[in-house]
This record gives sequence, structure tokens and C-alpha cells, in this order.
Amino acid sequence: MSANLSVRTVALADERDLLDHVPETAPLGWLRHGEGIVAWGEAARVELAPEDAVRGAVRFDSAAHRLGRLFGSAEVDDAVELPGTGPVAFGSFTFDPRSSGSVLVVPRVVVGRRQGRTWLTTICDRPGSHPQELLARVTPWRPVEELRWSAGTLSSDEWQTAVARAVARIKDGELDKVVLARDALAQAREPIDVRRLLARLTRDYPDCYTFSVAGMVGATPELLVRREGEHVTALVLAGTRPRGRTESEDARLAEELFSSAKESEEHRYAIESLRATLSPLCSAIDTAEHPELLRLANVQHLASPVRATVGSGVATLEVVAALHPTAAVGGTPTTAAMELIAELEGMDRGRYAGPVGWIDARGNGEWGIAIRSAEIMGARARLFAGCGIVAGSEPATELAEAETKFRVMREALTDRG
Ligand SMILES: C=C(O[C@@H]1C=C(C(=O)O)C=C[C@H]1O)C(=O)O
Repeated sequence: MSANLSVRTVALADERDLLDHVPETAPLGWLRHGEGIVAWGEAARVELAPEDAVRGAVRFDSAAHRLGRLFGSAEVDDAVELPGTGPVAFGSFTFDPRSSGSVLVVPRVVVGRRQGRTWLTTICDRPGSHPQELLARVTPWRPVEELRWSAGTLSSDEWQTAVARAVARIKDGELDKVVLARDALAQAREPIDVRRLLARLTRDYPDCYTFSVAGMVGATPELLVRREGEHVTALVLAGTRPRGRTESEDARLAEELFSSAKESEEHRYAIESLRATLSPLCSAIDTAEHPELLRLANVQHLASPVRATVGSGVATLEVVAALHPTAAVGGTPTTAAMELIAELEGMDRGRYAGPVGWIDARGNGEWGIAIRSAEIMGARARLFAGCGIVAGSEPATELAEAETKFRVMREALTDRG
């Protein structure tokens, strides 16, 4: 990380799918509705140490500082000047600050598309050179063959017991809500081609943010924060039903979602906590009065977009640090929920439910919450799914909900089409 980076962005006359540019090794990506950025190679990697405190934010400060130095000393020739052009870093942070694994990667080659304009960014150690990764051969995507599934940390019964314990603790008044997650493991015969997963996820979940950052892969509906100049946007999601098999069943389930006191309560917790967190950093915070319905292939959610203006001098990663963990993946109150998660889940979440996204040198970026995701380690995959538990939660219903959330990565891994 000693050399000053030399960064060049040029417009690209290319209308191919962004994924068609990507070689197999360690692809990075953030995609939605056919736009976004894909990248590969590694000009710099910033690994962030675990912290002692359950609410620690040193890793985000340290990330902002180290990226600031790297980007601040870069020589940049940017002929496109859009959010995502010039130098970018992809990042994936652990859910719990006490876990190791938080990482930022500055790629060698980036191909991006925004409002129909496509660009190519190269990041080198010397001006005038080209990264050799630019010439990386793009082989056809390989299907994932023969997966062997095995149980995760807790069996279904053990996890339902954990949910029942959480409900008891909520009824005792210790906290209002906690999100409990579980994992599942899959083993392939050969290293998993992540591009194949990304292709399936972008096809099946076009409204979600499909991401791939240092092995963490998924399609999240949950935008933590998007920043473009001084404008920030977030999307609160809480309250879930499966999709119906028929149109009328689908409509009935949506109706149930809007009229359920439990779901509205859960949703309200999430909005209140977001608003309280944004207040010291932003002005003109605007939330809709009633949630909208967000329909995905597997589930439907109550969703509330939030818009605000961020204060000058506030770093994007500072906003990310303040927002994480939202009530949607932690609970309320946050610290009690984090402690209960560590006590009941029996596992380290790693980067599941942590912030994942990208940032450019001007602070523009998009950060989501890494749910509907899996950690891909060569031929192995560890999938995650979690559910919000409140006083009225039933263990069996929550188990079924976790199954529908597992479907996102399960189907991406097993789809042969
Ligand atoms: C935690 C997850 O999802 C979260 C929990 C939800 C719920 O309990 O209703 C809804 C959306 C997400 O905020 C997950 O998918 O793993």
C-alpha cells in the first residue's frame, strides 16, 4: 500500500451485461436493474481488526481514514465523473464489531454503468501502465455441480428453542425485539463460480442489490444508505410474509401484512431507530407516513423509504457506522439485542447482516445490509437467514420464515437452468 495509485476512468461504448466482463477469480460487484459496478483484481486490501466493544465503531473510522489516505494520494484522471467513477473500494463489515473479517478491497479493474452510461476504470501502481488484470480471460460461467448440504450451528429444534427463549426474555421486559439468525452449510465438488450465483441473483431478484465482496455474496432488499453528494437515501424493511401461490393468496398475505399489529409494531421500531440515528448527522429527514409493499420472488415486505440531507463534513462511513446495526437485523434496544444474539444464536455471524457496499473518493456510495446471503469459501458455502422476534412470535412460524429467506441463496446455488 506504499505506491500512489494511478487511476483512469474512460467512457466505454459497450452494452453487454456487466457480468459478461468479469473473469472467474474473486469477482466484486454491486448490481441492480442491470446497472452498478463490477470489478476484479486487487490494488489494495484494507483488513480491519476486531474491536472489544459490542457497539464499537473504530473499524469504520479506521476504514475511512485508511481509504482517505489511499484515495487522497492517488493520481486520478476521470473523464466520466459519475458516482462510482474514479477510484472505488468495495467493503464488507462483520455484524458484530468483536468478530474478525471486516475488509475493504480496492480493485484493479472496474466496469460500471449508470443511467445507460458505461465506463471502465483501471487502477495501477504507475502512471501510464495498464493492470495485467485488464487482459484476464473471461471463461464461461461454470454451473455448481452436486452440492452436499449439512446442518448449521443449531438444528431446527434447537433454533426454535432459542426463539422461544427470546420471546420469554422479551415478555420479561428485557428488550422489545431481537433478530435471530441461523446458518446452513453446503459443499460443492469444485470451487463455486461466484459469477454464476450473481447471474442467478440479478435475474431472480432485480429489485434487490446483488453483491459480491471478498466472498460474501447475496441479493439484499435492504439498502442501509445511498449517498450522492449531500443526498442520502435509506430503505427500512421489516414485516414479512411469503408470496402466495395464486394471485388471491398473494393479495391476502399482503393484506395480512398491512393489518397485522405485530408487523406494524416491528416496522415502527425500525423507522424510529433509523430516524433517531440519522438526526445528529442529517437534516430534512423525510419518511412516508405509511409503508409500501415490496414484493420479491420469495417474500413480501413492508418497506419505508427515508430521505435526508447529510451534513457537510460527515463521512459516508460515519453514517454507515451510525446506522449499523438497524433494528431490522439487530433488535431494540440495540445493545441488549446484540448481547442476546451472541448468547442465543450459538454462532459467529461473520459478515452476515453487516454493512456491504462500495464507496468512491468523493464519498458517493451505496451500502446495504448483507442479508439473503452466503459466505463462499472455495467449494464451500455458508448460508444465513434471520427473523425479527417480538413478544407475539411463534417459533414454528419463524422457522418457516427463515426457510423462505434461505431460498434466495439455496436456489442460486442449485439452479441448473
Ligand atoms: C434478517 C433478515 O431479514 C430481516 C428481517 C425481516 C423480518 O423479520 O420481517 C425482514 C427483513 C429483514 O430486515 C434475513 O433475511 O436474514
